[in-house]
Amino acid sequence: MDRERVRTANRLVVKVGSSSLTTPQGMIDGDRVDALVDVLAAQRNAGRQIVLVSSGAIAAGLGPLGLTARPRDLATQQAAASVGQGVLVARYTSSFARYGLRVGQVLLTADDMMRRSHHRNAQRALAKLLDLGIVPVVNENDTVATDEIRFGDNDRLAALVAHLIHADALILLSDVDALYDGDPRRPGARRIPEVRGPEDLVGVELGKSGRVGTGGMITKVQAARIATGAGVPVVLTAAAYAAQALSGADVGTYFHPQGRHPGTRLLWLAHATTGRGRLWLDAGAVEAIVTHRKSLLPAGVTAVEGDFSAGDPVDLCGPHGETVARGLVNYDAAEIPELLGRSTRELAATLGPEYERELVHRDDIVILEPLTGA
Ligand SMILES: Nc1ncnc2c1ncn2[C@@H]1O[C@H](COP(=O)(O)OP(=O)(O)O)[C@@H](O)[C@H]1O
Ligand SMILES: N[C@@H](CCC(=O)OP(=O)(O)O)C(=O)O
Repeated sequence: MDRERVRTANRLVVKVGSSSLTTPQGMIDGDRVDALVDVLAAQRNAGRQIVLVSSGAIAAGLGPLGLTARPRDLATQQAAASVGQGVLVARYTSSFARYGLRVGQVLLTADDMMRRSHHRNAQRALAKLLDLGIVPVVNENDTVATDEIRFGDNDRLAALVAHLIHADALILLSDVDALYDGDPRRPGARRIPEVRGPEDLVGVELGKSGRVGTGGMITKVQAARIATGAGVPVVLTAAAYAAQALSGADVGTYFHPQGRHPGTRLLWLAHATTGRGRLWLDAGAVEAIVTHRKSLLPAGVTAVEGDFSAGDPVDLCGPHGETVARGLVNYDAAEIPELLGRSTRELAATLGPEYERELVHRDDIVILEPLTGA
């Protein structure tokens, strides 16, 4: 049975969203924290390794700052996260201490996941904490993250952490008990017990968050895609069903692992980066890179957008603007316009042999598939 992989998982990443930790007013709810810790501590004391990815810093900062709702502007969010993260981790520290367990705070930025040297560093720190029997409590470093460089949601961060530490399973805990085929507040919405691939998501409405959460279902399904694509099974359910989910019971939605293990670099490229610019491809170039997995040559590019440097990630989009892939570009944005539409041979003959290189090498291209099937 498939859930067996969750039941027997030794190393788990458990992600809990703001909505599962807060009161209806958006403040941290100590009882809900304790209830979650009751479950996780029992698992830890039974010998399983748990990394907790917890949202809630901004929510926990609302009360101390005299705010009644999640602030819209970045600076106030940063301030709330700065105050709230301390409150949150203090709460976890005392809650896990009831079971004789210690926690270690780990704050990550998107850059930590993107740059090889940084992610090795994060990997080492997390592995050491686990070896020492500590429960790492991970969050995005919201206080220093700007809009351009932040994940913004912890769902995808949790999936990348699961990949980073070679977790055996990822559990996403939310305020909704499963993925539904439409808004779960709508009468008649049906639970989706399992997802084998994007084809099972055709027609499913992935809505926004109800209250204090940020990602809604879209980022959870994206997270499941990242993790399962890296071979890690995922259960999405409510925090109230955490114990059942961890024991392999049929609760929530189970996302089957795909069994593919893409290299870390391409996984980061697809999911931990955002394009610093865009290259517009003609139909032939789209076919060459998507169907035939070829490198992208200047001849198939019709336009360039953005201000990027060689080595940056850029989005590759088709003739109608649809993003089909992401790649690490070999030229600065300013160099590209004079190359467009020209063959590499012609470029080498007129501009010099260094212009014979591809715009994006095929080893540096990752195809981005639509989330909910064709
Ligand atoms: N198809 C769907 N199935 C389940 N929940 C959905 C769906 N579409 C939208 N939602 C909403 O997504 C919310 C969970 O997302 P979010 O609030 O971001 O959670 P969290 O804070 O746990 O990350 C649920 O409360 C639910 O109302
Ligand atoms: N890093 C943010 C969490 C972002 C967020 O709200 O995520 P989630 O509740 O998981 O949708 C915080 O700690 O407030």
